[in-house]
Amino acid sequence: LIPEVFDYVARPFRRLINYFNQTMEIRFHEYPDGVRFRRNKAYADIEAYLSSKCTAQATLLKAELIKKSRSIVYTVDAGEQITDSLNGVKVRWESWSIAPKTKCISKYPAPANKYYSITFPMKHKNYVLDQYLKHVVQQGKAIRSKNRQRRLFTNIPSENWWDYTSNLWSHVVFDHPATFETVAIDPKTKEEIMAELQRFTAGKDYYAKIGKAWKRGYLLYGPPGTGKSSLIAAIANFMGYDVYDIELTAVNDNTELRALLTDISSKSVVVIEDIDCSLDLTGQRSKQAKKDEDDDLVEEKKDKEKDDEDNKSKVTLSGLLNFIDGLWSSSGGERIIIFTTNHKEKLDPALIRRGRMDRHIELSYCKFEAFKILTKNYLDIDSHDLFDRIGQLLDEVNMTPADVVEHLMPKTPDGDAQTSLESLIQALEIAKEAQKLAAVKEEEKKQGTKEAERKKELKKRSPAPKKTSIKSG
Ligand SMILES: Nc1ncnc2c1ncn2[C@@H]1O[C@H](COP(=O)(O)OP(=O)(O)OP(=O)(O)O)[C@@H](O)[C@H]1O
Ligand SMILES: [Mg+2]
Repeated sequence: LIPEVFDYVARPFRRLINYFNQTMEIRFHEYPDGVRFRRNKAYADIEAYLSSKCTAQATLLKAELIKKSRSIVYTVDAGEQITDSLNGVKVRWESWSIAPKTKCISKYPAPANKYYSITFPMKHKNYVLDQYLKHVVQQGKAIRSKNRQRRLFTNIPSENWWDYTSNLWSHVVFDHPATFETVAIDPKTKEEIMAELQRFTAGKDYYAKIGKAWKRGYLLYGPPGTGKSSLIAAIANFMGYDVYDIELTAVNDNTELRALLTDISSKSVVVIEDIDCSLDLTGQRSKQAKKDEDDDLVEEKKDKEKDDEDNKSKVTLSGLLNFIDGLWSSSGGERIIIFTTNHKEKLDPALIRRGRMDRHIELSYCKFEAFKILTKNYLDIDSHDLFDRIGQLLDEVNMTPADVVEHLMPKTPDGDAQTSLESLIQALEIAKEAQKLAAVKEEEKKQGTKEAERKKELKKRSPAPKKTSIKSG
């Protein structure tokens, strides 16, 4: 009770002090109406903002381990003060906590009355209200979204009967360790992507200013094992977004697709992997559906086929494109959509035309630059005597980063960089031989077909023997 009395008694004094100092005070209560379930969002943002400032200033901090985000978060404990300034305007924040008023014992005791108060010179009232607080809330939001536990959603229904939260998407914790530091791609491309994404976070206002919809679309293409999925994870981690992985083959029709896409929250990366395999680009049914059909009993199918004709799996390219465009314009939320494919040339130009996908990123075989990033990550070395040889070999041989890292990982607990690199060289040399052999075979095959063609040509030219027919009469 004492803090409450103190607050009550102190109130007129504070008013007096504010009056004489020409200062103004604003309070942000955690539960503005004293109702447990209605938490003030601004309070949470301010808390996050102050926690980023507090470690340097406050003498009493509250530490908390945020679930699974693997980081300890410090907040200002009650009674502590923090000064902050923006563009020369100084403000003072204070954290307060007052015990709840209720005396009866309840199953749901009323929450402690906690609030942050900000005090600032009266003459800066407009600046603080219009700009400073906006800045605080924005920064706080960004910090909160970074700290929150992120999720990976898929549209394969959950098998857990207790997971009734959403019957469209099921989710697991998104905990992929890939970052822009760990993915080995062309450094220039990487920098460009990061700069773009940073601009993207700058937000709606910026995009409105330059007259563009607030969106980003990427097409990642390249052979298997070149880091497409890793790059997606890195982007999601960089942005602090959730990931929605759409398995198109599991979507029955455009209606279902629309339901799925409209159920995606803001701040998310929407991923459609292997777009060439999951969407039949003639605009009709998915290949998976066709394959399933072949596998099933043909007879049983036949009579059903007629009735099913109209409601068969019909995710069409145009449907997908419409929804994607709609997704951008309707919701206004921050979303990044990423398609991946192993065969860019197979894709319909409509899907990948510039403007729809902002950038096409090729992920390719491991070259020396990428290799250096991998050795830095896996072996923690920047240079080695064997690097020159490996650089040469990588120029001549196509090896995916996935295969390279296979060799970089130590095979035994006491394996060192030397052994790893030697093993890689060996593999590269074997691959080089194989590549040569394949080239020779290819050449032979070409010669063979040429020979066959020549023979065919000759055959055509020489007159065919006349057929004689005997008419019976
Ligand atoms: N560019 C890269 N940088 C770092 N690691 C990579 C890279 N490419 C591949 N790897 C490694 O290889 C593994 C497989 O890569 P990833 O799943 O990202 O390939 P992908 O391009 O998505 O392949 P797919 O087309 O088969 O889906 C990753 O777990 C990672 O360890
Ligand atoms: Mg992949």
